[in-house]
Amino acid sequence: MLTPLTCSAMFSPAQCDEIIRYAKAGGVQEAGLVKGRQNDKIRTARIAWLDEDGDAGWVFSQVMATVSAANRSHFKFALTEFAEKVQIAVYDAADGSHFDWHSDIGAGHCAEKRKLTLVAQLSDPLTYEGGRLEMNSTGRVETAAVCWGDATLFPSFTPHRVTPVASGTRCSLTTWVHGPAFL
Ligand SMILES: O=C(O)CCC(=O)C(=O)O
Ligand SMILES: [Fe+2]
Repeated sequence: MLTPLTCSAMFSPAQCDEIIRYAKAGGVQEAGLVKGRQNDKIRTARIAWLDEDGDAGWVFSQVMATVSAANRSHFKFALTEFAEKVQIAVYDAADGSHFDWHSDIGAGHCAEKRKLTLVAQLSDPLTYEGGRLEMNSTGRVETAAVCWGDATLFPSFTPHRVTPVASGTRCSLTTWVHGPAFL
């Protein structure tokens, strides 16, 4: 199916906090767009990439388990690899952080092979306002689950955005699964 799928409680609140700690310890940088272009009108957030070979290995195992179950039951895509690291994004109200409408498939070496996007909500929804992940897969805008630790998966071509964070800080985990291009 091509519609988004919610996976409730992919991570526990304690696991979410641990993932944010890894990202902060590894350092966060200004986020670029597909192919490293930067445009503040489209995206303002800071990002870090998790190193799966270190302490964060368990995050990757959990991502793989969630993706394989979701793909078996719902998407049924031909998927062959995780060609990119797991991304942690930090959206701060202080910088008006947001990410405007976009698709995750682009011209880059990895971006052109993206098929499935997974976004997990790493922040307690009581600690920030705004920062909603919205998707438009059917001509109608749908808001992704905001519960702490919930994940939303969708085909990477689906237009989506993150609305501006109005107060507080929202952290998310995003990863992509790759395979032969959609025909
Ligand atoms: O942070 C999010 O909710 C989505 C991030 C996103 O769309 C991306 O990195 O391509
Ligand atoms: Fe995206």
